[in-house]
Amino acid sequence: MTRISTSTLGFPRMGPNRELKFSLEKYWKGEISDIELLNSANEIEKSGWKLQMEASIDRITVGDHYLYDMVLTWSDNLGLCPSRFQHMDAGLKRMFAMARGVDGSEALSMKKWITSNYHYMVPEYDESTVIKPNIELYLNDIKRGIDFLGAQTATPVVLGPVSLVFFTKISHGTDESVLATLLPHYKNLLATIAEMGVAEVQIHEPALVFAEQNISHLLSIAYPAILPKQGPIINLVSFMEDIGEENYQWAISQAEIGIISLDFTRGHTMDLIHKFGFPQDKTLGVGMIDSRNVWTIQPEKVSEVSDFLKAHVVKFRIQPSGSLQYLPWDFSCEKELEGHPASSLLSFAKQKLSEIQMVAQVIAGDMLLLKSHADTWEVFYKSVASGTNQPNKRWTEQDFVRSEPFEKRNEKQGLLGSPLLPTTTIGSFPQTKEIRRLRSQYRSGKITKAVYEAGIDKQIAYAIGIQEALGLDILVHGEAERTDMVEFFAHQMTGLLFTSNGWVQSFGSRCVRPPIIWTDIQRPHPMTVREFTVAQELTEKPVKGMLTGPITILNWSFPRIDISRKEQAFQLALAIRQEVKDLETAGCRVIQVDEPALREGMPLRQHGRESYLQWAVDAFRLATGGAKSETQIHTHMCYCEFKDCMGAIDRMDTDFNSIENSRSDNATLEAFVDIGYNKGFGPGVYDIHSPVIPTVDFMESKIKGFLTCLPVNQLIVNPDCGLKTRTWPETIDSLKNMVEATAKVRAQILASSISPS
Ligand SMILES: CN1c2c(nc(N)[nH]c2=O)NC[C@@H]1CNc1ccc(C(=O)N[C@@H](CCC(=O)N[C@@H](CCC(=O)N[C@@H](CCC(=O)O)C(=O)O)C(=O)O)C(=O)O)cc1
Ligand SMILES: N[C@@H](CCS)C(=O)O
Ligand SMILES: [Zn+2]
Repeated sequence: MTRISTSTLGFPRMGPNRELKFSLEKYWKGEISDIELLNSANEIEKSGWKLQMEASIDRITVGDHYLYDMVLTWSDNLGLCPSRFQHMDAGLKRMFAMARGVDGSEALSMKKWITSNYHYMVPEYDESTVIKPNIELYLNDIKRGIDFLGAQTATPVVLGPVSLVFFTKISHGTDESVLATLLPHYKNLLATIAEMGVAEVQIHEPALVFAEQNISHLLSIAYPAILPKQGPIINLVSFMEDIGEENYQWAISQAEIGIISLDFTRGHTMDLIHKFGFPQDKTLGVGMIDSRNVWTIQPEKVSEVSDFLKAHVVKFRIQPSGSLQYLPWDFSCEKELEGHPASSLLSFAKQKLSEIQMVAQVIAGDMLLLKSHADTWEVFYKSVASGTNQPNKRWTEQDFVRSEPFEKRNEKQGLLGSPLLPTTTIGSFPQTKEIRRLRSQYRSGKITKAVYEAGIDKQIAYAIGIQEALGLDILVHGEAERTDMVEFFAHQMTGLLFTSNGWVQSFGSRCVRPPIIWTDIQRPHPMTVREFTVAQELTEKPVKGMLTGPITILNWSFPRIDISRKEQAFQLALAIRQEVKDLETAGCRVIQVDEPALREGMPLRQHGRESYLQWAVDAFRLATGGAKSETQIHTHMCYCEFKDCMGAIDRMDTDFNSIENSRSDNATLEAFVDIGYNKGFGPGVYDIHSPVIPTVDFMESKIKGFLTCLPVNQLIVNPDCGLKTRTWPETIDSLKNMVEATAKVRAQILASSISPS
């Protein structure tokens, strides 16, 4: 049997036990030095390299152990620094200042990375930006990689120039002009890497998958200008979608590109190869091991790709569909899942390495291995009765529709006793050390359920007391019982698994443990009613019931790969629907069903969007459609582009929608008004990610700005997202100003010194 070669495209950066998170947080508090932080990151990187070496991976990435984010590091490597940080010397302090803000200089903005729950920092190019590379640290990393892995294996990663420009906010010049200033530096960089003697370089160009936004002019300017005629083989890497016809044809025609890495788990990569062929002199990086889901590859997929490769491709290698950073480190730590029917099919980053080798061996001809893999899936199927996929049996058309239209509901709900411009928050309050300790003690059995609940109730009472004292109108219980808005629900439902150490980086040092959907989803008991009741009993004001919507639970979990996402979303929707009913029965008059991940699940290509938005919004409507007219249904969305899904948001038919908006002035609001959005709206009046306290004047003018677009009865006042990452003093000061700003605007309206439209 010939051996098929293998490669990886990146490994989780947080470490087996989130070592990088803790080092970063210590560094930011000034408790450790630059060197100590780097040593910690290097140790983590080394343990990832070791695992990959032990798994006999042929090409292992180096120079990609980013401390905060890939795009941030690369803009910093190239010295792409906006004017407000230019007073700082290049180095770690400046890079973190760009990520987190410093001394009144606002951080770069943060955005969802393509279709994932990872966030990148948006680089900025302004009139004062002078590209001044700063690559010493990067070259050191490569050298360390070569020393450890050898020059044949160590494969430096570079973020491609077209993607860097594509993801940069350019306020001075054009894409072409910024690219032109970057290219000589890329050329030098690649020449320097070539001198280090590595066999191959990966150039990551994720912009390739945005095939509907024409980047071909940028590609054809960039590549002839930067690629060395001799030296390491260039591997052009894309992920998360296919790269579209135009970009594919460009890639296969580039003589200097020796390897093209494509995603075989999403999009239509095989159709492209089928249509345009794959050159015999190039190697195809077959990204068939899913780097974004813990479920192991299905045997049918192995056979399909194997047959396809034999028919159409001469030279290829097996690899993950992208960096393994979207997966937790090692499944074998999950002792509580040992013996679970799903456990033999679940693979975290470490196990994906074996999966790569297994697939490579099967494709090389080891049919017994394929048979044994297929048997494992069979055993699983026998042990679960899932995948019935008979949607119409469990709901009817009426279940997707509120019993009355918005106008009628609005009359019945009134303002729920609130004044004009009701003030509220998005749900979570600071997750303090005390809360985390309480949860941890309960989890480890050190305290009883009664003691735990009493502790949570104390937090709820504190949160309600603060909100009463501040004069907020619609209150929240504060989510103290929730580790995370998705994980919490997974703990309460059957059909989802949760992990104890399955951490995945979401942004910076912040991590999540995505649940794993493994079989049909049920909600055996109320999930949020106890905490709602505790809160509501403490106040006359309405307390918002707080739920996470079906699409967000789906998109921030690892779904089953063999059951449609729609089916899984609808099952989650039914569970949330039951919770809505139980909250109503408990006296809840306002229920917020958060859907911050609705937009990120949307396909990158136009043709897939309509059907996604149809079933995704249907799932939300199934979750909320059973609410009484008197119940005010809210939703909340954040950190995404709203402009290409506004019609869908309108179709969600919520009574109020609180969106993150603090950095986009009135543009988003105006766009909603333009489509005739006539329901309640709560554009965030301040950015919760910044520790800076927003002033009364700032928020007063924000609210007045909103009132130039929306009638006063349509407007609600809130921050732009939950407050769990803030401290209590920051939270109190900010909300105090928010309430005061609202009161000032209210008074002016009543005195008619401003006339609401
Ligand atoms: C709103 N966002 C969310 C996204 N995705 C989600 N799944 N959830 C979100 O809220 N995506 C978009 C945005 C931004 N993303 C994030 C993601 C993560 C955070 C965040 O603050 N994460 C925390 C996670 C902390 C956590 O859950 N901690 C556990 C305890 C864990 C632990 O290790 N416990 C130890 C003991 C600890 C002790 O004793 O103190 C143990 O068990 O041994 C908990 O709270 O219980 C983070 O810090 O990374 C924010 C926004
Ligand atoms: N209710 C959640 C929404 C975050 S997107 C929170 O407040 O944290
Ligand atoms: Zn949010």
